[in-house]
Amino acid sequence: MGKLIDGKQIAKDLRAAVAVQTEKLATQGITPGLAVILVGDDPASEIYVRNKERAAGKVGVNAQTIKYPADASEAEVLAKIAELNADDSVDAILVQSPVPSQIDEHKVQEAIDPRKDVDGFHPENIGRLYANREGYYPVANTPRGIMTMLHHEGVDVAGKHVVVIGRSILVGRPMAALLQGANATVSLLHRYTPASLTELLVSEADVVIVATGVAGLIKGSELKAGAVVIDVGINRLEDGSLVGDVDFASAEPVASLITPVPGGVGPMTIATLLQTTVELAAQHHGVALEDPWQTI
Ligand SMILES: Nc1nc(=O)c2c([nH]1)NC[C@@H]1CN(c3ccc(C(=O)N[C@@H](CCC(=O)O)C(=O)O)cc3)C=[N+]21
Ligand SMILES: [Mg+2]
Repeated sequence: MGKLIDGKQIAKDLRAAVAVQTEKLATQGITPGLAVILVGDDPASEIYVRNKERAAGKVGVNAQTIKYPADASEAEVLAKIAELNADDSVDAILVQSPVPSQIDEHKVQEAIDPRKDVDGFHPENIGRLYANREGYYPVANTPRGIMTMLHHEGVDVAGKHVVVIGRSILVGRPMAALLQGANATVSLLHRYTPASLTELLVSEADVVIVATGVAGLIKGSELKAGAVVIDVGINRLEDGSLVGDVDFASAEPVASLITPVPGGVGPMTIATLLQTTVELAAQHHGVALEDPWQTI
């Protein structure tokens, strides 16, 4: 029987650890500042933004959300980023993805000062991650949160075969890089991977991380007995309920550890975003924090 990985609880512990750090920074007159840019009125994005704002306030992070209508121009958004780059009270900048089609997302990502790049999407930070550089730099928060979860559950990926399904810049690619840095053997699969190869690799996986946006893509019968299953999917069904990319009912009895949706990866993403914000603030002010990679 699979044991649930309680992402909600781990995220709560991580936020408590982040709050201890912000208290220390506060004694030096530093309040970490996070600016979130949201373009358009996608209801799901608004929920994430609201969750972030609520969580930020509770751990002593000063979060502001800058909202633009769906028809905002690229120039407007780039001008705001330039202003935030120059604003000393802002330590971390996040542009909610996706942006409307008239805005070049790559241009936006490259406009953010790499030292304020809380998503780790700037090519400079992606390059550091791929080169497995030492030292502190921001890394995408969903994969980083998953590494924290695995660590928390005592799962050491060194020497393990980890299958990552989905190759997005938000999750799959940085996930693979982090796992490789932790000495895992990584298979990075995607929509063009032949089904027979997917079947073979998934059946040989010690850890399976699914981030495709396809509800119920992976079923229990495809997994190796005792596999660790991490579900990054957030799919809203017609009845309004949320499900992941893993068919939980069939996977849970086969897995040794499995994340639920909701209450798994999602809350970890938000807690890790706050962790990264506080680290960027400390770096910005030249203050050393204890062990920025393993807060818990
Ligand atoms: N630049 C950028 N960075 C991101 O990290 C980013 C983004 N854009 N765009 C959208 C995706 C999605 N994402 C989520 C974060 C938290 C939950 C979350 O809190 N989920 C909860 C509750 C979900 C609910 O009930 O609506 C859960 O899974 O338990 C979900 C999704 C961050 N993303
Ligand atoms: Mg500050």
